[in-house]
Amino acid sequence: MRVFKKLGWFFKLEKKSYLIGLLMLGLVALMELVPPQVIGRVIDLITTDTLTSNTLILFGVMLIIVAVLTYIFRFFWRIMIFGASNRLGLTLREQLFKKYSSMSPSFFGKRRTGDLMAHATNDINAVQMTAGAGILTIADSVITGGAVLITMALTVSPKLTLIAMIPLPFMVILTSWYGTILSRLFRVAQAAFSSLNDKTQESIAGIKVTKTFGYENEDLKDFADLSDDVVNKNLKVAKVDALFDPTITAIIAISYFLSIFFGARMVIADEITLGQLVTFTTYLGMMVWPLLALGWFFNLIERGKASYERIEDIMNTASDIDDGVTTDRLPSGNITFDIDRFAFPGEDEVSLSDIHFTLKEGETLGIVGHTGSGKSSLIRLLLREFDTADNNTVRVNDIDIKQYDIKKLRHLFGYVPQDNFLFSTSIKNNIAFTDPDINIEAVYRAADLSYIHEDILSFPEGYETVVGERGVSLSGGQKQRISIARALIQDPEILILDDSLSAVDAETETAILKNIEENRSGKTNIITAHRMSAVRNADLILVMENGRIIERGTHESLTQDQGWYYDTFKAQSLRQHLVKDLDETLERGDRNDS
Ligand SMILES: Nc1ncnc2c1ncn2[C@@H]1O[C@H](COP(=O)(O)OP(=O)(O)OP(=O)(O)O)[C@@H](O)[C@H]1O
Repeated sequence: MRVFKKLGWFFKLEKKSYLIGLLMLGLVALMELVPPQVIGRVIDLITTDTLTSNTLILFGVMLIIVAVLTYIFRFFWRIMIFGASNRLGLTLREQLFKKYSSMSPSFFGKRRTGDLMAHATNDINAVQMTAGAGILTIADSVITGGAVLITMALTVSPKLTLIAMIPLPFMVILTSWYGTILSRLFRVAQAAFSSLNDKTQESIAGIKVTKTFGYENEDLKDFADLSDDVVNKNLKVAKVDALFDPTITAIIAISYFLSIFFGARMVIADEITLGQLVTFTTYLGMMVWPLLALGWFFNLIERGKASYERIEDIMNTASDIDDGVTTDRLPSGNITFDIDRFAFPGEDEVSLSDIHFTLKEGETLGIVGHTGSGKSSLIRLLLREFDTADNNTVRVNDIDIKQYDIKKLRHLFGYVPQDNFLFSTSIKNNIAFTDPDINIEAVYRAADLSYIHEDILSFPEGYETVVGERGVSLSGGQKQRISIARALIQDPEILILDDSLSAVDAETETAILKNIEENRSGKTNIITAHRMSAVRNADLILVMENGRIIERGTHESLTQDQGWYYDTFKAQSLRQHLVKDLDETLERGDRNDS
């Protein structure tokens, strides 16, 4: 019953629908009381030889009216109660999706995608069933069951009613016991389903890698194992589930036996008529559904409780990012980092230390360094994917970024992440993601600036070409450049390219960077890269190692310092020249041959 208390907010919201639905259910229960009375009366009239055709027609008309009214009332309770439970499903889905959208990336790092999907499907369905079929079953047990019992007692015999009801308490005890076991088993089964969901999602997303390594059979086996696990756990649920019906049927059979045994004796003793005994046993037959419904009710609320608790667990998870707005000022492109130390949540190891620098609006920052040196971590702090602890601040426009409205802050950035992601829609929609109504010329321009316009025009459907999930039909460099176009189209105050030019050749990189330089005057840019050429023109270059800044300056000053930056730049330039020379030599050779 606790799940009903938890869903109290929804029942209040849908009070009218539930009240009308319950009223209709009550009327159906009343209508159903009429036929057994008619049957009993007809039998008594036959046994006393007093049945006339007029009375028979009257009873017939009465039964037809009852049938029509039952039809109407049934239709309306379904609309009211199941309609409301569907709205609960809708509301919960919306709340859950809103919650997912508000969570920080670290939440999605910790939770499995399949699990999150299972909450939005299976768990919500189970809760929806509780608010629909759950209400129906308890109302039917109480209203129909109660009405039948009272009628049996009032119109036939209170004594016989009591005798027939002797086995009922056993049924209640047994079904609620099954319900408790079921709740535990159902929770385990739902968790297994989440794992299977997760595996399916991961296997489909990683199918290319699996195939490349020839690991299909192993993947299939993993899947089959998880699938077996889900089946086994659901079988355990089904076994307990299967106990409900036989228990209830056995209890009803005992009730029938008691009623006929004692009822027949009462007919012989002239305490009740034969017609009344038939009415009584017909009513007893009508008790089967309310009792089954009671068993089903325990089953449903246990499932609903398990699922609602899983949903609540998500809803009660606080975001790592506290959106406590304390300033009305709009952020701009001035950035200051003052970080003594930063460790990722739950990690002991410090990932960034002594990061202190200022970048003025309109300047370009270049960040270079070995893989794992902390370049992306620094950017993730600026984007507020993670927050710094006290005394460590990232400031924009001289105000701690924690004080800005997080949406306004994030609108400041045009961010191209390292693992760029394209939606399964047209290239045009991918580029115009932040403003779907933007005119097509702006889309062309952004594509032109990121050197992808010509490539797009060469596709059969041009800008309307639909890219598959994660842009499977495009090359890595094409995906990167579409992602850059998506960031550039916003003309953001701060453009962030996190290793976003790694898949394009050196000449295209130079061309894109030149376009950015020429078209973004007065705006801030942050570029992280492994190729020093990508940051060569930056106003400030930071060289990182093990989460620290080990060198800083401009290309000229760092070249003079002759440290890591200088050595790497020299080595990369030399390699580039050698490759170019080799290409030219091969080309000349080809020409001479022909
Ligand atoms: N969410 C996280 N939780 C814990 N540690 C993390 C997390 N994200 C990154 N790290 C760690 O922080 C360190 C710096 O990683 P980061 O991604 O910033 O490096 P990077 O310089 O951008 O590397 P690359 O050039 O390969 O992209 C790494 O040791 C990484 O394992």
